[in-house]
Amino acid sequence: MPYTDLLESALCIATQAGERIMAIYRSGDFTVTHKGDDSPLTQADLAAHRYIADELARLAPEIPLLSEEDADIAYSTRSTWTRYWLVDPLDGTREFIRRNPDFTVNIALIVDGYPQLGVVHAPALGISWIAAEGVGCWRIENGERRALKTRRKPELPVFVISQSHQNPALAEFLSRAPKHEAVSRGSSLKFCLIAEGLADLYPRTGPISEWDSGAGQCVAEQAGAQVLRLPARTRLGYNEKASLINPLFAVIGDPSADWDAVLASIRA
Ligand SMILES: Nc1ncnc2c1ncn2[C@@H]1O[C@H](COP(=O)(O)O)[C@@H](OP(=O)(O)O)[C@H]1O
Ligand SMILES: [Mg+2]
Repeated sequence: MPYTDLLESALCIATQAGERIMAIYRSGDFTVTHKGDDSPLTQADLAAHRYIADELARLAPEIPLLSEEDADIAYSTRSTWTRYWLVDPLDGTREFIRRNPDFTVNIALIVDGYPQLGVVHAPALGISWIAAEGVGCWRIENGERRALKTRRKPELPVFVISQSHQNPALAEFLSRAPKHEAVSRGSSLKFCLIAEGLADLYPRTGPISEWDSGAGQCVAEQAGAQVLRLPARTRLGYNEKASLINPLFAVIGDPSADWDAVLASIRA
């Protein structure tokens, strides 16, 4: 199936998963438990996971799935995958619980270790960002599609940072960084802000998992950004090791600009 059709199907699945999340969000009828890594879990995460897993299996039964809520798959098994769905059914669970709208549904297709298709859907904002290699990238709101393009680095760049996970390394980086404006957003929306040309750098100093970045990386890259692991400055890749935690990385909207000093000063 060409990515054009697969992308529309993935968008439809993410949107429908978002409806299920919003029904629980509006009702306020959910309980919060904590997983082994102490991250919160609600009925909304699980309802979205079950819906997405069923629908992706119907859409493309030959493509395996790695979801945050079904991630216990041995590396010896997944290292044989040449392509797979990488899903975070509800990214920004902390925001969801606090009734902050910065949470997203994330569906990525990883091929040979890199994202080739990505859908980020923010159900409480009513906005989706979609991208696929060879197809294009768009922001969708109220049925209106706008092509995404990162911007040239401005005089006063905007740095977009985490809302719920700010660590001393980030504070240290920001205090030493050249003049900038800092904006904080939850979940994978940080990648989308860069893709829209509303922000210029996303420094990720705290750990996040591969499902937190796959779809957002595709959206940002297709819009012209680079997602670079640090300090190596090579493209962030997937399914390369037993751990599913990403290395330190940064997203830059304008790769033609000089980011040398800034990237060198981002530490874990
Ligand atoms: N120490 C850690 N290890 C792995 N993932 C972490 C983490 N700290 C935060 N995250 C994940 O990062 C995501 C939030 O990112 P941000 O801080 O940019 O909003 C959350 O995803 P979920 O909400 O899907 O659990 C959270 O679980
Ligand atoms: Mg997540």
